[in-house]
Amino acid sequence: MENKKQATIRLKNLAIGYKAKNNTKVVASGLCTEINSGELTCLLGANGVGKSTLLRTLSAFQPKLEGAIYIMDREIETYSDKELSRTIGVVLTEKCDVRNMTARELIGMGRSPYTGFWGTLRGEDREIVERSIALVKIENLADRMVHTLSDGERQKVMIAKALAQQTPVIFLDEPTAFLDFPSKVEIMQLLHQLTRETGKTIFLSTHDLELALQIADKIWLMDRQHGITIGTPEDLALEGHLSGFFARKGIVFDMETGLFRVENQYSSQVQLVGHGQKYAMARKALQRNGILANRNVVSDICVETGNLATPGFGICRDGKVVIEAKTIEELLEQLKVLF
Ligand SMILES: Nc1ncnc2c1ncn2[C@@H]1O[C@H](COP(=O)(O)OP(=O)(O)OP(=O)(O)O)[C@@H](O)[C@H]1O
Repeated sequence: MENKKQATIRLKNLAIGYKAKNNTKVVASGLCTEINSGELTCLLGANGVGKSTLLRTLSAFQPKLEGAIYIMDREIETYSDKELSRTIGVVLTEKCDVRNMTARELIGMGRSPYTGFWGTLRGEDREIVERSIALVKIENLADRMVHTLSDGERQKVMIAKALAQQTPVIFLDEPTAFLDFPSKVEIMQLLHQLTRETGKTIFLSTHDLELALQIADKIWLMDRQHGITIGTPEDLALEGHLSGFFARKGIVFDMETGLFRVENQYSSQVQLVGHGQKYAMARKALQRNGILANRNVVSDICVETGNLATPGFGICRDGKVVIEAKTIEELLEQLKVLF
């Protein structure tokens, strides 16, 4: 397993944006940082902050405004198109309008930087295509026509195509957009695992904050005020960058879990007694309904959750169960009457 960490991409005082005839729109400037191999790096930021612009600039799809981008210690401008296509694989989210082509054929197009004008695949190319299919575990999709695939399935095919391109660097623009939650998790875990198994540098933009915080090795937080802040999810949490970055009314950063949660407004409170999952779920339901509930609350009545081995929930007064509820739904109904 290859997993040596190296700075594959270095940015030196990079400015990105758009040059028009009379005015230049600077999207971000003064970017000085690195992206490592063997790591999954996720770029997070609000709509319009410049994630796609950054990815397009790093992919050499659009010119930088200022500064320098070094890919494997060489300035990006010194690469020929062919060299670039052997160095950077780019996966975009736009649905490709590919018809009459199987997934395997599309993945085979990832070999185009290595094949001749006609794109004829040699034995070795075919082997690489099969290996890429195996890495992404889509053997069952390989013979399907691309236009019949679901969004998640097509996303995996596009990742396999980028793998077949055999580039040390892969950029993905919002690879988890339009996917259902399990597919988002699957794609992120797949990319994370690929960084470990192949030592590639994988850099992606996403709006899936929670997932990125749980799976990414490095997070880039991009905002207009502070530019780009970089670190492991945990360092960013400890340094207060995450809570500051996503601070909105109604959202709080929970330091214990390192994740965000919806802030509840409480109108009443009740002491909660019990253990494990039943305690946790009862607390969640009560707090969602505006009732602050935990062991330390002092209240006339208390809710006894027991544990998974005990049936139902009890509402107690003076240490005696006065009302029983079979489910959390029933418990909420009963408490509504009491409060
Ligand atoms: N061709 C263009 N010419 C001028 N400005 C542009 C151009 N393309 C994008 N912009 C602007 O650059 C800024 C950054 O856009 P970009 O698409 O990079 O944001 P983003 O972070 O990827 O947003 P989203 O999360 O919505 O995809 C925005 O203000 C956008 O309007």
